[in-house]
Amino acid sequence: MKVMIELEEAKELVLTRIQPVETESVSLSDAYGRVLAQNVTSPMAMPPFARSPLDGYAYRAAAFDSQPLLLNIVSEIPAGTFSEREIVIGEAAKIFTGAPIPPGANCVVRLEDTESVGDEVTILRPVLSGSNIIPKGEEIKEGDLLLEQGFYLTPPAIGLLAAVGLDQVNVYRRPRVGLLSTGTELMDVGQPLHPSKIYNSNSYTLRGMLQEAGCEVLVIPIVADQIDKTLMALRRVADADVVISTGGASVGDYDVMRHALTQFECEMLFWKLNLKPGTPASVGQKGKQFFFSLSGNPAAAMVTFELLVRPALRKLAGRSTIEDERFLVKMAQGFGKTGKQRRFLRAQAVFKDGEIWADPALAQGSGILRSMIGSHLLVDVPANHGSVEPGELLMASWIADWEH
Ligand SMILES: Nc1nc2c(c(=O)[nH]1)N[C@H]1C(S)=C(S)[C@@H](COP(=O)(O)OP(=O)(O)OC[C@H]3O[C@@H](n4cnc5c(N)ncnc54)[C@H](O)[C@@H]3O)O[C@H]1N2
Ligand code: MOO
Repeated sequence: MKVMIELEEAKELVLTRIQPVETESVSLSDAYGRVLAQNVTSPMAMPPFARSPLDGYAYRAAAFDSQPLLLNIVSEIPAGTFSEREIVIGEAAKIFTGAPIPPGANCVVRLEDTESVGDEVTILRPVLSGSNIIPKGEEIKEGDLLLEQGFYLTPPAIGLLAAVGLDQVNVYRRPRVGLLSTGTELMDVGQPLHPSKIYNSNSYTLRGMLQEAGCEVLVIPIVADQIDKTLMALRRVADADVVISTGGASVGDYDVMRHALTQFECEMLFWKLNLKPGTPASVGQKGKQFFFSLSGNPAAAMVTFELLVRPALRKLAGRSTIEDERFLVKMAQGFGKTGKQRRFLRAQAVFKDGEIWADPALAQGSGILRSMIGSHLLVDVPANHGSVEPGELLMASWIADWEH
């Protein structure tokens, strides 16, 4: 087993092995937040007919139309209806936004540029042939590739599928993730705290992150720091695609996770990442199942989830975008406590003069969950970097939406 490897190597090890889950067909109303398992080509043109973008009059413009132009109103076409009555020179159809252009008409003039009395309309500002007509298929041609396999179905993507009449769509099933919080010191919320114990927060933090990532989550109640108890817990999540545990990851006598995974016949891909926070993470594989053992420290667990587990879950979920692009940020404050190890600083994103600046949280300790609140960025400080200076440019990635 490799020990103390770089994040990039760890991701490579996991991402080359983990494969997308199976697919299923869901109705469009259940498809939001799912991942497309097929390329979608359009079965129809959109709009399916040439239509009017305005309320006004459709008529047949000719090269030498008089100004103003007097026309006979021969039909009326509200949206949702059509008229087969051909419009010839000298005639007009009263037409409404979204209605099909009648045969013979080659333009639409807006209502405000007309005056009508009885069956006649005066076009005060005649328009040229072709004006104000939305052609059939302006947005989508029949057979157009609309969305590709691996696309995460956002609201406009779902809307687009509806616009071309699709009611079922093939998606990847939701990844199933088992969550284990290990630690003899842990108690669940809802009961008075015993001496030397703390409440289990990781199960709640990670459950939320997994739900946001579109996973089905099975949370196993607190597991004591004992190999036999850990093995029992691992057996309970046998049908999970991925198992994430927190705690018991380091070198202490009661840090049993790695040993339990080995006894569980996992192939251990590595132990320890050359970064902070979250150094003692390890990953194991047993058949198709992947096991991520993360630090029990609440902030460290979140950070390694972002850096290592999230890309793996995206690959598992069938997504084509495994990792988001990183970008440069300017540091709003310095940070002195860097060391030999690469460090990921959690930071608030602040806008200054149209640029994104990163304001690092004051408390960067691995156990300090509170500093994740209001932190939107992970700033990558290379190994042996020395102090981070205010105004310095460093690479960063998003961890949370603005509102959080
Ligand atoms: N001698 C050494 N000791 C430690 C090393 C080392 O290299 N040599 N590494 C340190 C680092 S770095 C980290 S990170 C931690 C990781 O330890 P574990 O992953 O084994 O985690 P635990 O010891 O089980 O827990 C750490 C900390 O977090 C609390 N915790 C655990 N689970 C939860 C939970 N579900 N909810 C809330 N809080 C939790 C736990 O009580 C501990 O305080 O090891 C260092 N030690
Ligand atoms: O790597 Mo540990 O997460 O610093 O505390």
